[in-house]
Formats: sequence, C-alpha cells, structure tokens
Amino acid sequence: MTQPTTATRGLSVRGVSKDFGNVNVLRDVDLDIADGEFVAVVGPSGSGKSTLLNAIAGFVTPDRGELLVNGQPVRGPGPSRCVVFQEYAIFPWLTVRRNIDFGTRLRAWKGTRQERAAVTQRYLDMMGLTDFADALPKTLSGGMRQRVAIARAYAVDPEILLMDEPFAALDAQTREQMQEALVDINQRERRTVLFVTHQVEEAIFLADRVVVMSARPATVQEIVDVPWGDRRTHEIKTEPEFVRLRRHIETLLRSRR
Ligand SMILES: Nc1ncnc2c1ncn2[C@@H]1O[C@H](COP(=O)(O)OP(=O)(O)OP(=O)(O)O)[C@@H](O)[C@H]1O
Repeated sequence: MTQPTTATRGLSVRGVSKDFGNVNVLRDVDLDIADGEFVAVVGPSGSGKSTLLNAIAGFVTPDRGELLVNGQPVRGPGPSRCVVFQEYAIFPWLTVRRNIDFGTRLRAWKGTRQERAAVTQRYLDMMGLTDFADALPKTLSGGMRQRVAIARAYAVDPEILLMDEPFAALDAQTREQMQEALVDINQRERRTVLFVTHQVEEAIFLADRVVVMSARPATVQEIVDVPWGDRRTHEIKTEPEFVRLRRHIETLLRSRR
C-alpha cells in the first residue's frame, strides 16, 4: 500500500476540492498517476468519483487545487484527455468504421489517408469489430457499441483515457468479455487510464492500483497496489491474494470514513 511518487509525465491531482452549492463533494484530493499506469477509482455511491473524473476531463472546474497533465494545467476539455462514458457515446449516424476513423483523425499524428485507414483497421481488428465495420450503431448490442467507444478512444491516442463506469449497463457475461477486451487492447497499446467503477472485482482485475475514495466529501482513503502485472485472466479472481484485496477494499468502503 504505497503512495506514488510525484509524476512529471502522467496526471497529477493536487489538493483538489469542489463544492456544488453547499454540498462538499471533493476535499483535498491528491493523486498521481504515472505515464502508462492503469488506475481504478472506487468509492461509495455519490461520493464524487464522476466529479473527480469530470474535473480531470475539464468539464468541472475545481474550487481549489491543481490538475496537471504532463505538467500542463488543465483549463478545460482538450485532446489530451478522452472520456468513455457509461452510455454509448458514439455517433449513431456513422458506421462503426467511420466512428473509429473519427478518433484516428483527432490524433496529433497526421498520416496519409491510407495510413489513417490502416490505423482505423488496426483498432477494428483489436476490438473484434471487423465484421461489423459497415454497420450502424443501432444494429449492435450494448457490448459491441462499447467496443466501438473504446476503440475510438484508443484511436485518438490521448495522454489520458478517462472511463466512467463504461461497463455498468452491460450484463455480467458481456461485462467480463469487455474487461478482457480492455485488458487486451491496453496490453498492446499501453495508455494512462483512470477508470471509475462500482465493482471492486472489476477494479482489481483491470488496474495496477485501486484508489479507494471516502464518503462525501470525498478524499483518497487508501491506494491499494495490485500485483498481477500483465497476468490478467479471470482465473486470478479466485486466487487468495485477489480475494484478500477484494475483502480489504470492501471493508474500507463499508467503513464509510
Ligand atoms: N453539476 C452538479 N451540480 C450539482 N450537484 C452535483 C453536480 N454533479 C454532481 N453533483 C453532486 O455531487 C455528488 C457527487 O456526485 P458524483 O456523480 O461525482 O458521485 P459518484 O461517486 O460518481 O456517484 P455514483 O457512484 O452514484 O455514480 C452527488 O451528491 C451529486 O448529486
């Protein structure tokens, strides 16, 4: 259970506080996420997890504190951060391929048309979407639509990917498949990820570290290191260490400090 060192690349959240009217939502939140690290955030319902993510995205302005991406202050939404939401926030009028191509076009890298098409195809392949490339989102299942949203977010190649409960609307089996798909794409193309979830098991399965928030006003209660590195198959969920970490985090959440 270590505190991270200050990150120069990656994300730094320093003393961030936010009130909505007289509701104290975030209080002195400190968090450093190193470049290429996958961090999950869990916390009691309504504690302020989405508010923290929205502040990093630039949708919400903190009352106090500082947010830095690669040392640069966050002053609003921008291409360094890309958000995947619970709802399928993809363009319903574009095919799967064109949705992902939209992301590819937002890259800082400007390749030729053919090079961009190859990048888009790579993400179609990685997320198992090639057979659906010409389909419209409305013809796809929820899981497939979320695959498109994730492929598009990776195609943008932002400094930080922010994921707010992206699998919450999916059934249990699809959710497990999506967790595996996310592990797979992130092992191939490692990105800095902040992933908000209600599910402790999901947080441990996906993340290098799990940030446990307190009840509102939310602050960082504990940061739990997860030891599996790239060894992420569903079998780890039954290992004694996994079960121990899950119980530990669940106990912290129940204590509602
Ligand atoms: N724009 C806003 N205006 C006023 N209050 C807000 C706003 N956004 C969030 N809140 C309030 O801030 C608190 C924290 O909300 P937030 O959605 O960040 O929590 P959460 O931990 O993500 O919740 P959940 O786990 O239920 O998704 C809630 O009481 C919510 O009603």
